Amino acid sequence: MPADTQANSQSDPPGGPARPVGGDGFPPELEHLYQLESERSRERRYVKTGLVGVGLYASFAISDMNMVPDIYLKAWAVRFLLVIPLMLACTLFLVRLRRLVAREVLVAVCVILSGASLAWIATLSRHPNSEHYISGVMLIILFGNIVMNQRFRSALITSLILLGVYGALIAQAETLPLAARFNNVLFCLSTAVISLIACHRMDQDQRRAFLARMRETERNDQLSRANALLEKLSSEDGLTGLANRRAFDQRLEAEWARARRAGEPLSLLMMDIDFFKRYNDHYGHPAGDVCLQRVAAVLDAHARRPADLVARVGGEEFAVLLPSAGTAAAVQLAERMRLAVAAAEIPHAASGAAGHVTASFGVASVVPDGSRSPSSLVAAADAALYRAKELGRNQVVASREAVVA
Ligand SMILES: Nc1nc2c(ncn2[C@@H]2O[C@H](COP(=O)(O)OP(=O)(O)OP(=O)(O)O)[C@@H](O)[C@H]2O)c(=O)[nH]1
Repeated sequence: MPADTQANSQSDPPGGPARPVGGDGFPPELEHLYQLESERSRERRYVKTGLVGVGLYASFAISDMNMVPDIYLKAWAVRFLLVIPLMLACTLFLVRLRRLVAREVLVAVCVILSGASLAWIATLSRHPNSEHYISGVMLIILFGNIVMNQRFRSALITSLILLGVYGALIAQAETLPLAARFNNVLFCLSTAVISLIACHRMDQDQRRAFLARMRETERNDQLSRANALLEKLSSEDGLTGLANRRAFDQRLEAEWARARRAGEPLSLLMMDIDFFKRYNDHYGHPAGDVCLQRVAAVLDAHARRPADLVARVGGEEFAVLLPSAGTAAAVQLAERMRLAVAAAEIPHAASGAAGHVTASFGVASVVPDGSRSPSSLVAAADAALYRAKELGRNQVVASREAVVA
């Protein structure tokens, strides 16, 4: 596949590769999206320009007195009692129609009706001016194709019908020389061709703009997904799925500030697997990884409050941050976690503490104030953990510096 084709296909919107130029439209799925998206603006345009069209159509009543003076009252009746009420009713009905095709048909009917009404008025009159009267059909073709900007297919059909009406009438305009009639037909044909080209171009431009919006949305979605993934990767420990050191430090800062504002306690458990070096040496590093994952899952299962945070902050060292928890509650939770790690009965033949994996916990609690920093809480919990190791491991030690009961 050539490089540029490859690049395009990567950014193709749903529904497959799009063809903004040429052809009738996009592949079905994309075409459906396009129609849905453009439906609202199309509906507004039809209503607004429809009303403008009614206004213009009505204004030509002034000219009826000069162009068809013999039947101008009949002409007014056609305009004001038949065509305009019908066009207004269609415009009002248009917004109620949910089916796109039905709307297109209704708009096309209005355009054809207004053109045919001019032809009708012209045939009622015997006045020589009436042969020029039907030039209004050209204006109606222009209006339908460019101002109302019907869908290309509808524009093509309405133009062909109005061209037929114009051609039939001009053929009967016997007082006009043949050359003039031919010239008029050519005028009308050119009006249709030029306005159809414009209509097609507008359609292509709208489709291109739609594609650009789709690609932009797709790119933004990809970017948001990539950012979310990056955020997750940068705050998550790859082995255990717990928060990593970076996320822990950030949360500690935030919880410290929050607890300080609220005058609430903040507790921290530091936990370290006992004789883990020996575990690795005995069972191998991969088994050590599995052991870390199992211990992490045990800790995670016990920190149940939404604000609690379990993080892996070192190789086999974990931290559990407990907002709004005092020493007693923190020690209790640490004890439950210690028992749960032991109860998991992960074999550890080389342990000096038991036949299975055990862990030591250091607990520190504080009501933060201006005289301390978050790192002092970590240091206190670390010191307590160190004492737990010194005292024989597989136990919980609360910091001597604990200030909250
Ligand atoms: N499998 C595995 N081992 C790790 C990982 N990170 C650190 N370790 C190992 O964890 C061990 C930590 O050993 P030490 O700090 O000596 O502590 P210990 O053997 O647990 O002894 P105590 O903590 O005093 O009970 C080292 O052997 C590290 O290689 C890891 O991601 N996977």
